Amino acid sequence: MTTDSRLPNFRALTPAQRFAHIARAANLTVEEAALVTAPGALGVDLANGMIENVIGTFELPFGIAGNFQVNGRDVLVPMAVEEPSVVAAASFMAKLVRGCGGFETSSTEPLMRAQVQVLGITDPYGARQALLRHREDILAVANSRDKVLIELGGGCRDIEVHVFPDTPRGAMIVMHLIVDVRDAMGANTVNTMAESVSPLVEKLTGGTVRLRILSNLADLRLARARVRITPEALDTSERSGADIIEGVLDAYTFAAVDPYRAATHNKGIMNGIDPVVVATGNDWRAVEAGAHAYACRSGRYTSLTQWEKDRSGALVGTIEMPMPVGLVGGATKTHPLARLSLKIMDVKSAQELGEIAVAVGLAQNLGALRALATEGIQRGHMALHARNIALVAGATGQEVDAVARRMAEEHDVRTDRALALLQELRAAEAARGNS
Ligand SMILES: CC(C)(COP(=O)([O-])OP(=O)([O-])OC[C@H]1O[C@@H](n2cnc3c(N)ncnc32)[C@H](O)[C@@H]1OP(=O)([O-])[O-])[C@@H](O)C(=O)NCCC(=O)NCCSC(=O)C[C@@](C)(O)CC(=O)[O-]
Ligand SMILES: NC(=O)C1=CN([C@@H]2O[C@H](COP(=O)(O)OP(=O)(O)OC[C@H]3O[C@@H](n4cnc5c(N)ncnc54)[C@H](OP(=O)(O)O)[C@@H]3O)[C@@H](O)[C@H]2O)C=CC1
Repeated sequence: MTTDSRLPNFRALTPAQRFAHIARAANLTVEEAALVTAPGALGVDLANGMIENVIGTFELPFGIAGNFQVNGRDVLVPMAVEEPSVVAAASFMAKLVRGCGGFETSSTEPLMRAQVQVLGITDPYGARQALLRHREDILAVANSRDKVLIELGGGCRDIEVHVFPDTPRGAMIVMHLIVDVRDAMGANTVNTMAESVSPLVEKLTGGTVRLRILSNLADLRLARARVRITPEALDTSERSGADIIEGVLDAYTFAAVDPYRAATHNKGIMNGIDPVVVATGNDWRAVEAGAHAYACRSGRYTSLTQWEKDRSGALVGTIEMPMPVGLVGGATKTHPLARLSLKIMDVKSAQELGEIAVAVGLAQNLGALRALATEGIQRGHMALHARNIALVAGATGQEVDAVARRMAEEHDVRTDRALALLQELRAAEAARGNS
């Protein structure tokens, strides 16, 4: 059968009609079809209002990381993620950090940048000054649209004008609107403002405005977290905490100097941050884009965290990165589980949410570095991944843990081994049933 990927008038169908079409085209069985139509918390009607061409909803595991104490407050951290050992590692490190005073966090005001690109000018520096001279007029136009945001204390605060005198398309200037978006992620808000000021920008510069869109390098909207962990808190029966600290420092230095390692190191940080961003209905592509662009701001891609040793020999970890997350806007209010996540966390502002997210990123980074610098990642990670492999092999119920435990003990986590163990287990079960 050849698939026809043209879907004429697909948008006008109901999700059920669309799915019936796809089920026929992809030759889905009744059991497979039931997977897409199974009821979930989001529900197909809500989903249909969120994106286009909806046929159903897609689920992820939804877990809670424990032990987090942020600025003296206990926080339950919801995480939506498919990768094993992420929630366990975050909870483990939060447990160690908790014993040493918890996470200290802070953040800047929720300032986002929107960019307005101007071309067709011969005097870019003159055009820049014309814009700066009319700063108040530009702010007034930008702030004339979103009454709700202004009433909440937000709005366009300032402008910057960046000059690119010599590009392949001639001289270019880019005006930034600096907007306080309060508790929104703010993309739609700042995009509306950027579009509304464009006619004035063209009039003031004599140029032609092209792009009007936010920048995901949200370098004015930073969240920070800090931890201090004593060697004693890190002691294990095999290694001293002081030795583990040296290992963490070596691991961090690797990421600080080598971009190949920094990419993986930062992926480990995002292992903690993305699940919180997803669980709260926020735009994880925006957070990812901002994180990696910020990691490259010196011109060389490097670690988003820093690990040091203080005078007393304690390990000090810090993180600072863009955190464009909201409590309103986007899917945050639409998705019932996003609302539930915010209730579980009991956060009162987007800034607080961002601070918790980076605290989880810092914990996750420590979890990975601690494992990598000592026993390696596979023991802890694969022991938990083994449950996934057992599921792939067809294990159900109590079989999952039984098969996973055996594979972890044997340090042999593979699907063919899981299949063999499952057969063994079922044969033993059958023999017991017969006797
Ligand atoms: C996996 C652990 C935590 C095991 O570590 P362990 O020493 O076997 O843990 P434990 O059984 O002694 O338990 C200690 C605590 O960990 C938590 N914990 C422990 N197990 C569970 C569980 N099943 N479910 C829930 N929580 C769990 C829990 O808080 C527990 O305290 P308790 O509740 O018992 O008082 C450890 O080996 C670890 O932290 N490993 C690192 C795992 C990791 O980083 N995973 C991310 C995926 S790998 C990756 O993608 C990123 C990477 C590594 O490439 C990044 C990089 O390179 O930098
Ligand atoms: N490059 C990118 O990252 C892009 C991302 N996006 C998407 O944009 C969406 C986020 O945009 P965003 O502007 O946050 O969403 P919304 O426009 O949905 O929500 C923001 C609006 O909510 C209202 N509001 C109500 N209460 C508050 C409050 N306490 N604080 C702030 N605003 C409040 C404001 O005014 P009012 O009531 O008048 O609306 C505000 O303008 C995401 O879905 C993202 O995926 C879109 C384009 C590009």
